[in-house]
Amino acid sequence: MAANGPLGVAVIGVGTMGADHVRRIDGVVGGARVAAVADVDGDRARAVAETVEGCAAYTEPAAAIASPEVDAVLIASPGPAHEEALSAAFERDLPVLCEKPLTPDPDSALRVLEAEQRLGRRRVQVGFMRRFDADYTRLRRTLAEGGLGRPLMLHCRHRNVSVHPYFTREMLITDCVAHEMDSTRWLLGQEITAVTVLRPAPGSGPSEALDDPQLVIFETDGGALVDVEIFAHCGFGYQVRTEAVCERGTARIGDDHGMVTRTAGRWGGEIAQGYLERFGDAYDREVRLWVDAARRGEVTGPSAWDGYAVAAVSRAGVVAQATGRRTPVEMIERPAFYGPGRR
Ligand SMILES: NC(=O)C1=CN([C@@H]2O[C@H](COP(=O)(O)OP(=O)(O)OC[C@H]3O[C@@H](n4cnc5c(N)ncnc54)[C@H](O)[C@@H]3O)[C@@H](O)[C@H]2O)C=CC1
Ligand SMILES: O=C1[C@@H](O)[C@H](O)[C@@H](O)[C@H](O)[C@H]1O
Repeated sequence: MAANGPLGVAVIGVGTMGADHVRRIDGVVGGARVAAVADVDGDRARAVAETVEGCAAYTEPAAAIASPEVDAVLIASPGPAHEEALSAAFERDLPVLCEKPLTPDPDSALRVLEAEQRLGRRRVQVGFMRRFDADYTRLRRTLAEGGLGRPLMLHCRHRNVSVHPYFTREMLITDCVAHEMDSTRWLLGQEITAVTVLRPAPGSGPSEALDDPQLVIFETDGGALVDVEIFAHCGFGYQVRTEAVCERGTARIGDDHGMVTRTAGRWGGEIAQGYLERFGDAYDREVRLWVDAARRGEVTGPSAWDGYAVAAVSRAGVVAQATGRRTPVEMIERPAFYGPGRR
């Protein structure tokens, strides 16, 4: 990066999230420019690159990351491709914003942790954007202030209009419920110790192949219980809601917003149709803070350790989903490299 010049970012994977991050870096977040994009779909890479002045298109992530124009890497390819892109970024010691999941399983996540530690400083922020959302931040502050007493339970609802056709049943856990795993750890400051998955008879249509919806239950080391309804093809709207039940009261975020109309004996509001709409401000804040930190030579926000912890809980979740049994979470001790604390 030239002194005081913009941070040159390579965006790897320019589908739904990657293309939205390209737009964000190009037009919303100051201090950075999209220097390169890479996508295995060359037409898609070229089409997105053409929207940005001076942006090169690649089909090989490693080639984009090797470009001398690139100072930082934003990974938005599917989860199984993250480890390879992270390795290429580590070879050049570049700061990375890696979309969740860090990797879909704890073995590969552990390899990433070890590689980052060999570099001697944090290089990875994981895209758990709810930590940058105004409602989630307020809920966390409310719980921490203690006026409601100790949190006993979280009731979470996570509904998508639909998900990509390539989604598998496991991805309901590793790609969707991954967010509740992170927000549980972050809101409560507790680790998840066991996962149980219950399933009603599935809905029809695309829900049938996914065994959708599902009810995922976490137990934590602080004695809390968390239930998550994941409904990937609910069809009517994008709803992400969390209610904390505490000793002396409750706090709930994620009720539908928007204008409420009353007419002809009925009233009605609006339901967001997707995460780009519901979490747009959170993504903006997440990417802006990542760029600001990278320009200072730092990486902050959710760490590779948080990504590893979620991958470990995801493995228990996938086993619980397949067996119908309560499954304990197995994870390593938090390395001193990732600092004190548990979230
Ligand atoms: N933080 C959030 O709220 C969200 C995060 N995500 C995460 O973002 C990532 C991407 O998800 P979507 O954009 O929904 O997927 P998508 O399927 O819309 O886009 C993925 C893109 O990556 C490309 N690709 C596939 N393999 C690749 C490889 N090895 N190298 C480079 N490009 C490759 C595909 O051709 C496609 O263009 C995933 O990790 C997903 O979990 C997705 C949606 C929301
Ligand atoms: O990360 C995301 C998607 O990959 C996932 O499919 C959705 O369920 C989540 O709400 C969204 O935030």
